[in-house]
Amino acid sequence: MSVDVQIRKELRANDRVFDLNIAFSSDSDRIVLYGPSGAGKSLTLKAIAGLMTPDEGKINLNQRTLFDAAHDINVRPQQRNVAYLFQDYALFPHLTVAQNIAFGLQRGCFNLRRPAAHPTVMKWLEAFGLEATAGSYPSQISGGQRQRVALARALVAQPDILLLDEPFSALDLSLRERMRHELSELQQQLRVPMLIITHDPADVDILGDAVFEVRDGTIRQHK
Ligand SMILES: Nc1ncnc2c1ncn2[C@@H]1O[C@H](COP(=O)(O)OP(=O)(O)OP(=O)(O)O)[C@@H](O)[C@H]1O
Repeated sequence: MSVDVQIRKELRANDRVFDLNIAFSSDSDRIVLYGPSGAGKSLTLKAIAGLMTPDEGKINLNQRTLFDAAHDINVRPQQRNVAYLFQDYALFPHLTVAQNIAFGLQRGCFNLRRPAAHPTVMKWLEAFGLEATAGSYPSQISGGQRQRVALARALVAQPDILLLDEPFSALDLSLRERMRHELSELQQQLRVPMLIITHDPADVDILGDAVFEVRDGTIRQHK
């Protein structure tokens, strides 16, 4: 995978101004943006997903231009083929595990009467060991299972890249460690490119092949 991001955005809230000025590029499949709270990591991830529009700059993914202010290009989020995993997973509470996963499929397949029987949904239920929970609702499963459901829902659409916002912050310490290794193995098996934002050094150690440090809205250093 290749990612090339060069963006600027000025954000104002009352008399506070935040200048986002991010530039990095990498051809790694395991990229980590690392930095303290308020550094500008989420804003960067949102810009890549198309959920925030920079004032200036460009974003290229696998040589495809997703955003280019100078040429008035701004591909819609739904057409970027990127999967965005929120910190709290944002599962639909009124949909079962199987329905949540099926929601990631295109063409309204989330309306399937028996989503657990859909071959693609079945494949992901199996891959994540979620078969037994297919008919359960998010409130009826564990934190680790919720994270697996969110990952399955993200991967079912075969995205070009998985964008993960603090993927383990909602988990307790021991589960966090387990899920971190699980995600690492999953990435190696599926070879799905990932970009993770985190302030946890353990995520950097386990999941970062290319690591960029974000401070005060800008990239400070990388390895
Ligand atoms: N809509 C907005 N309007 C004004 N300022 C904003 C807006 N969104 C974010 N900011 C500011 O931009 C800065 C960076 O925010 P961002 O969410 O990217 O931080 P972060 O590095 O992801 O932090 P965290 O780890 O706490 O999520 C913060 O100072 C925040 O207050």
